[in-house]
Order: sequence, then C-alpha cells, then structure tokens
Amino acid sequence: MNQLLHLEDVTKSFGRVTVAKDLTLSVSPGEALGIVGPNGAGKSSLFAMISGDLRPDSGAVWFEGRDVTDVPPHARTRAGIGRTYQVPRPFEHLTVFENVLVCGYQGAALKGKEAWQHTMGVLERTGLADLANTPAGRLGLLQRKRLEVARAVGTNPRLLLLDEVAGGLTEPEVLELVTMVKQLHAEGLGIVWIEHVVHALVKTVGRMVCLAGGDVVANGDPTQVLADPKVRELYLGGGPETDLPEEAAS
Ligand SMILES: Nc1ncnc2c1ncn2[C@@H]1O[C@H](COP(=O)(O)OP(=O)(O)OP(=O)(O)O)[C@@H](O)[C@H]1O
Repeated sequence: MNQLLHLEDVTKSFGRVTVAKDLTLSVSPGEALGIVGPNGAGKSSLFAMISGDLRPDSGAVWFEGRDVTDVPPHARTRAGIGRTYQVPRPFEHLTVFENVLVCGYQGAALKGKEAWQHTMGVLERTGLADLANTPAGRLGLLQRKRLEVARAVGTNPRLLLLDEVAGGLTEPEVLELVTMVKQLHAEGLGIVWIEHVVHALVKTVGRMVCLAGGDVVANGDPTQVLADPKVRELYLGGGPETDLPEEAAS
C-alpha cells in the first residue's frame, strides 16, 4: 500500500451518535486534502482516530503502509503524524521558541543543537522567528494559530492534520495563514485540513471531502464538491458560519 494515510471501513459511535460509518478514505504522500461538513459531522472525531486520541469501534487506520489502529498517540506522533487542535493550548508561560522546542524533543526525538536548529527552522517556516522570545500567553489570535501549526510541524510530521486553524481570523489573517499552509505543502508535507472557512481550503487543497453523519457525502475536485447539490443542501442548513465561495454558491 503506497498511501500516506488509509482508513478502512472505520466505524465509531458514542451511544446513538455515529461519528464514522464504514468510512474509507485515503491520502497520498504530499497530497493536500480539505474536509468540510456541518457541525457534528464527525470531522474532529476523524482526526482523533487518525492521531490515536480515539479508537474506532471497528475498522483500521493505516499510516505509510503500517496498521496503527492500536498504536498510542505519542507513538503516532513519532511515526510522522502531527496535528493541531481547534483551541490552541500552548504552554502560556514558555516562549514561542520553547513551545516548539518541546515538540522537537518529545515528538521528533531531537536533542541538543539539532533540536535548537530544527526549532529555528520551524519558526522561520511558520513566520514566527521574530517572536521566538515572546511568551506564548502574549500572542494575538493569528500568532497563536501560527504557533499551533508550528508545534505540530515541530514534531517533524509527514502528515499534518489542521483542525479549523482559520476560525476566528480576519480575512487578511486568513490569507496569511493560507500562504503559510501552501508553503508547508510545497515543501512536501501531506496535509489534511478541516475548515469551515471554505474559501481558505479552495485556495489550498487539491481535493475535498464533505462528511456528514460520519459518512462521505462527496469527494473530489473542491469546486465540484462545493457545487454538489447534496453538499449545498447540508450547507444551506449549516448556520451562519457557513462560507460557500461564490463559485459554489451561485
Ligand atoms: N468523546 C465524546 N463523547 C460523546 N460524544 C462525542 C464525543 N466526541 C464527539 N462526540 C459527539 O460526536 C458528534 C461529532 O463530533 P465532532 O466533534 O467529531 O464533529 P465535527 O464535525 O468536528 O463538528 P464541528 O464542526 O462542530 O467541530 C457530536 O455530536 C459530538 O457531540
């Protein structure tokens, strides 16, 4: 199997709520995949099953040809899966540099000078080099989001899972974030990005999946997925944060 990530018939329920229903999904090495879907569709649960925070009731998760279904989260990080969380929780009293350094130590098993150089490189790639000595607790929202991404990149992943990193940002800030994610993708990182700010995804990913009720509703070219009547139906009932780009909403 030469997929970067492969989920095979994954099913997961919390009581009567099904967050994944015989879900089969693959990501190729270096691919950028966007995931959309209404609130409660099972998007974050999907990430939790990929990162190991949540175990599927049945089915399997494969990473780089290895069945990681029973591999704990810290070992999946070491194996090359990096993720962000919707609500960034950096070590507030540590500096930006220290926050990323910890991820290099713990997530990428780097030590000493190598870890320091790696951290400086990650801060450059995520636009945080000038803030290296600033305590995380003093950062504004965009910089906190950047730091969340930097902490994931700091673990040296080959697959980067981004969970709603554009949420709450202004339009120019979203564009800055898009530029950063595109750059990381251009460096060869495989990316799966869950996002309600759909136009950020359209600018970044080559393929899009729409999830609802733990199932794939549409999968393919982002513009075509967003124009799919089933997806539009879901989004028209999707509440005020729904953000269909003009080309899909027209
Ligand atoms: N640990 C849990 N225990 C019980 N129910 C849960 C748990 N985790 C998630 N759920 C429920 O599963 C459903 C899907 O949640 P999930 O967070 O995966 O959706 P989502 O698509 O990421 O939603 P959003 O866009 O709002 O973040 C929700 O109804 C949620 O309340």
